[in-house]
Amino acid sequence: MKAVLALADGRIFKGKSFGATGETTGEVVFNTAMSGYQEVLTDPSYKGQMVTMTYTQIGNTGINPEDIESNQLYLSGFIVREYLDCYSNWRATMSLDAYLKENGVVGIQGIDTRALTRHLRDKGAQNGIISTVDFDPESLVRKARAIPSMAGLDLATGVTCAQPYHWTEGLWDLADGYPQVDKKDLKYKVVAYDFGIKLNILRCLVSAGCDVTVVPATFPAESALEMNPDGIFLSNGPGDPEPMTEVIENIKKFVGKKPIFGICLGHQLLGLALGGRTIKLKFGNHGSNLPVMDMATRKVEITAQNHGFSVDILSLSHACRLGHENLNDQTVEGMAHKELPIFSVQHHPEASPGPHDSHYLFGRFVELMEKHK
Ligand SMILES: NC(=O)CC[C@H](N)C(=O)O
Repeated sequence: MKAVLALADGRIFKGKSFGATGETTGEVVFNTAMSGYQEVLTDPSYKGQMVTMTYTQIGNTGINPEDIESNQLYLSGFIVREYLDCYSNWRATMSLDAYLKENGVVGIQGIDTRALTRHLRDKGAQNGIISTVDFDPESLVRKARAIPSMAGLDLATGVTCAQPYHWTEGLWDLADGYPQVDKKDLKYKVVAYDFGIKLNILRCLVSAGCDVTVVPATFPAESALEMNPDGIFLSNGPGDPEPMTEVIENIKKFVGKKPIFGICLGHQLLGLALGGRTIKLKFGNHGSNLPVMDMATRKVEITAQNHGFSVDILSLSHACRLGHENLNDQTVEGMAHKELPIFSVQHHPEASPGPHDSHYLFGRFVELMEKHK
């Protein structure tokens, strides 16, 4: 079946439908990961976005019940060069096409993703529409222009958990799959704020020895402090951090009281809570092959990333130093407080998908909590 992708600036791409049919809108971004499309599909940070995979063949490892980063697909559309229905993987239980259909996600294949990516890189990420029902370019572009810009959208408070819960599952291994970690091995009590948290972050925290209680985005700081945690964790999540004023006020109450570690949206919210500012990048960074330098050790790590916003480190010079730097575009990849046990990173040390170079950051959080116990 025919499908069309139209961008708000008028550029049209014709392709073929896969996954669910119908019409869908969102901000079109590109992801440069060569594998791990299932983790991309289930990453809550993609809410409101349509993801273009730059890797050319997608679908060949199918879908398995284990490589999920949340229980839902949050992205609003999936754009690929060549979809492969014939999958092969020892864990796979269904095809990508069936998975997208089951979850109501509209996909489009046969797109010149190189041309699309170059266009987004030159003109910037922008809103778009995929349709299998309307093929009139003018009407499609009009609809793409009518949807709100990602800047200014608080999407995280819409994807957070409803109630606090406890998490005890550790990192996957070939022999045992996902282990349940014994309570006696979990020495550090962590309250993890869920702004759309990826499950592998929780698994990394548990495997690093953390006893994790996940709480909703607006869970009062006072109640979290009553739990007497050793540290506070701030998660990734979708949308713009700036409109999340209630959450930012809440985070301020932990500063100077507890060690804090933030990832991605959590890093941006922390920057705002410390008095800094965030900006929207032209097209952001989405992929699992992005080089970053840890400014403390000057070691380079290859990282997983998924963000469209960034912290302006100059706005934070009163409190923080640059912790990590993106070596491709020199954007702020992390910050460390000059006096307090607080640090955060823009990239994803939990990978999923991606290399494990940055796993050491969970150990760094544990060391901070040990020092300030
Ligand atoms: N992965 C994330 O946490 C993304 C953070 C934020 N939504 C951004 O796009 O920059």
